[in-house]
Amino acid sequence: MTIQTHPEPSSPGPTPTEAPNRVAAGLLDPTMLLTSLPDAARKLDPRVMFHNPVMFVVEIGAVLSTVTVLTGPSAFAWIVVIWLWLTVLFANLAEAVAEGRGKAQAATLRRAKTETVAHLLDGTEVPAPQLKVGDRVVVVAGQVIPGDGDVVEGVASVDESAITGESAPVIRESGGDRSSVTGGTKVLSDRIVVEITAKPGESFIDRMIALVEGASRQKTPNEIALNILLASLTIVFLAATATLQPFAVYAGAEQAVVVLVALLVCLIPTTIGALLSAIGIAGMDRLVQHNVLAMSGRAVEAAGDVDTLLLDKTGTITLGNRQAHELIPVGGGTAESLADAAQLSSLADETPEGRSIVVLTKRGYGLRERSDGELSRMSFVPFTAETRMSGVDLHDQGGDRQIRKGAASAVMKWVRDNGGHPTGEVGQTVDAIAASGGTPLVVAERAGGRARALGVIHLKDVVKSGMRERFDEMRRMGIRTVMITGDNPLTARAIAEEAGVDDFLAEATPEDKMALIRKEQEGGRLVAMTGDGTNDAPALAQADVGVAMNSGTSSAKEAGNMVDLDSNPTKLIEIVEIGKQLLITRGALTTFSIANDVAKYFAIIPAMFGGVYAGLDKLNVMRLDSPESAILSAVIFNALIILALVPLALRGVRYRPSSASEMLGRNLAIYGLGGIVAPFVGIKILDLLVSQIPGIG
Ligand SMILES: Nc1ncnc2c1ncn2[C@@H]1O[C@H](COP(=O)(O)OP(=O)(O)OP(=O)(O)O)[C@@H](O)[C@H]1O
Ligand SMILES: [K+]
Ligand SMILES: [Mg+2]
Repeated sequence: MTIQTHPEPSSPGPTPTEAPNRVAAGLLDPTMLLTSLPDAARKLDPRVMFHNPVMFVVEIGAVLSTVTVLTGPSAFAWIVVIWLWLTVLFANLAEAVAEGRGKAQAATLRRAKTETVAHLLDGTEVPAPQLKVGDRVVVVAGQVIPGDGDVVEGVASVDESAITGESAPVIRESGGDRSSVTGGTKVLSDRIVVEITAKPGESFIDRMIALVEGASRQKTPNEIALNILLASLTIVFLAATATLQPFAVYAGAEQAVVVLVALLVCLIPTTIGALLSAIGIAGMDRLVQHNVLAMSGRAVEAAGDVDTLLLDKTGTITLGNRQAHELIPVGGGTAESLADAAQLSSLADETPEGRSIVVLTKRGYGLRERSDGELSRMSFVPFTAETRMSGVDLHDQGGDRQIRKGAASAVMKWVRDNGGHPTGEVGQTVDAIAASGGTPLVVAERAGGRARALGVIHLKDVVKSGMRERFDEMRRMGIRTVMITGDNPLTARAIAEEAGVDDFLAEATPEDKMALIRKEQEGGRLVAMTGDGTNDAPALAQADVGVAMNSGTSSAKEAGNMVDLDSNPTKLIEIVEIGKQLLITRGALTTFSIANDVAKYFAIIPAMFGGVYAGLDKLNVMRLDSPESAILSAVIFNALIILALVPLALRGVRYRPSSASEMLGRNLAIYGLGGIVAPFVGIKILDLLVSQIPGIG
């Protein structure tokens, strides 16, 4: 077999841009703006605009103003109307540009959806789109996997570059936590049997396409809350503007409809209203560029507030390729008889651990293959995370014989329950292996009435490189890391220390993992979990952020709300950063938007009423040229600021690890103060230009 070891994505740094599903983050290049224009124009449809209350009000205002300007045209009114429409268009453009980047990625993904022929296990051939859930297909070296599924037989190296952009092949194998395969990826070596788990049209690539295109994007709870706030503000200003007219009439300063609309548009939070959806799309997009697919925006937001991260040990913190390394007999038995028992108990064990035991006993002890006749007299006990044992029952001439292997505590209990009395030698051997970070599997047999331990198998696993640094970084971000494992406490401690996690939970059953998450959540903490195994699925579903490794089982990927295509557990650092960045960006631009509107008040109110109430002229701090020029400058500024902030909305406000209060303080200072000052400067400059237009003033 020509299989390489699983490539380790150790560098979290910037991902290569040539990867198919990562489009260069080229922010707001002019061609992007131009190509997004048709989409932006299509979004002017009121049925679409309706979903964005703030901009919908602007659109209604623009329609109203257009109608009035047609009846009584003036240069001033025309320019206001044009800029009102531009305001709506710029908002749509922001969203269209954000979506455009996803569309480019979707186009690349569609190319991975090549039409393939599936070779069913029974020898028949069907086109891939006709595969049903539960079908078993054979895929050999050089063939494209016809659909999503789990490997149920064999092991192969697979080229997943079509979805991950990563050219190094990965191992996919039956039994273990690396069993799932994605349709559209290519088998490079060997032969596997895949059981199809996804209906055609609902495959992983289909879902990825829908995701990056934004088709399945729904507003997140935070976004909905913010939208309600913005809509309320809009209603308040709408009422204020509407009641202004009777007073104005009374004071002898009746206002034209365009002027009232201009006032309203300047006062309502158009900046954030225009950029809100682009900010959300860009957040999801940034995750895709890090090869993470978030199934919901809610998960991305939750990631920004995560307090505790749970990671499973095998395959997440370690390479996950636990290999039998040594056999240590106990109680005076021979290595050969231990090897024989170990092999018998592993013949039907499809886990990587089980297979490695068969390999070691064959190579190291020259044990022969078993004949079909022998096999027919055996009934195998598969490994489960609950029993933490596997084994075989032999129905032989000389009476029944049972062999079990598994976690020391589980097997020792089995020995005792069956009348055996394990000696201290077993415990010492187990502890010595565990203290070195290895996983001890005790092998025991029951022949006749009494059970006894035969020896211990030493399984070795390796901690992935760079783990300690990454956990240190998480600590600086205020995130506590906890390793959870089904392994024994000694092994767990050794690995936890080597990897540098804050805490660990050993001998955890799937229920324990879930209970731990519940406990953390009850304390008000947001919990993220990364895992790959079927036994991780309940916990992945319970976690606020459940990141499944793409290499993991289908059930793990179904349960989580994110999938990491690189299967790199420390990816959570980037995920948290992107989540935080999303929350900060939204907060910063909301602050900026509202502060901004306050300042515009000073431009427009004196312009409207300076003539009748001389006292109001004191508000005219900007000394603008004329009322018309003041109103125009405010409207133009209001529209241009949207365009100016699109790159920031797409790129996100820079995130540096720091406390929440520090961050809040800094943002208030920059975006609050900036939001107040910017319009004064901007409107003044625009006023100098606008006042040069003939017919204004
Ligand atoms: N094929 C197997 N046969 C018998 N016992 C096994 C087998 N594989 C693992 N074990 C034992 O069962 C224990 C629990 O396995 P489980 O897969 O639940 O957890 P784990 O892989 O050790 O840790 P993690 O939760 O990080 O995946 C292992 O620590 C090991 O002692
Ligand atoms: K505004
Ligand atoms: Mg496991």
